[in-house]
Amino acid sequence: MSESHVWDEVDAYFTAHLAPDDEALAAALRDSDAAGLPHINVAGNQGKLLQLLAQLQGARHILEIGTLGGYSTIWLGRALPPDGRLVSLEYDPRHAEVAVRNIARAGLDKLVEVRVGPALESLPRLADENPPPFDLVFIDADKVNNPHYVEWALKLTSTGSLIVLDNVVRGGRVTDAESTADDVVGTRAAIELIGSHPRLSGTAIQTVGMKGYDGFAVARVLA
Ligand SMILES: C[S@@+](CC[C@H](N)C(=O)[O-])C[C@H]1O[C@@H](n2cnc3c(N)ncnc32)[C@H](O)[C@@H]1O
Repeated sequence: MSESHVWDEVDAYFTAHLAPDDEALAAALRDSDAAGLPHINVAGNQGKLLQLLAQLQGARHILEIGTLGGYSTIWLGRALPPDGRLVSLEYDPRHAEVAVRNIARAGLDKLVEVRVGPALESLPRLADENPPPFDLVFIDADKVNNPHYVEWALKLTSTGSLIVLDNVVRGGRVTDAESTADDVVGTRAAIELIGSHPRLSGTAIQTVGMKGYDGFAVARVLA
């Protein structure tokens, strides 16, 4: 049995008052669990933060890399105006199938499109379609490709767009410059790219909560 921490209770309190799951969000988690998907979705209060960020952006176009069962997709999709669009990229067809059902139940199927395949193949195809710039990009997939996802996000956004990169702490291993672990190497490369890129201004924040010790980075596209 996993140990219970005071921050689990604090997160439960915050989530109950500020970001409770409604029927569609609860059902999305229930069906994801029933289908055997891993429990690696954002927490409810993190989903709400994504939604608020999208609303602050006045986002009409959102790109998500890493759909899983569509839990974060629903939070983000709900920030969109009726003519908005969210494209979510997912490698695993089983995950995408569950997500598509969850998104439809949430009434977002007209706004949200889930594209199946490795994101590094889906992204050039998406770029070929010349979509309007995405106002927010949420990166939450295979960590090894984080720097490539940031580069793609830069190609698919414009001045003022926001890039959010999840899970940047890697249990504290992100500080290990000698690490050869894919997730650490990918995350360090992305953080250092954000820090050194002339078109990006970003920061990263450590978090603790029901998902344990973690963190996220945000970056604004400058020009
Ligand atoms: C952390 S989960 C996403 C969680 C989701 N954003 C949420 O909070 O509800 C990561 C997802 O990325 C997907 N993924 C892994 N590698 C990928 C790749 N190369 N391209 C696209 N998706 C990938 C996984 O199959 C998994 O569903």
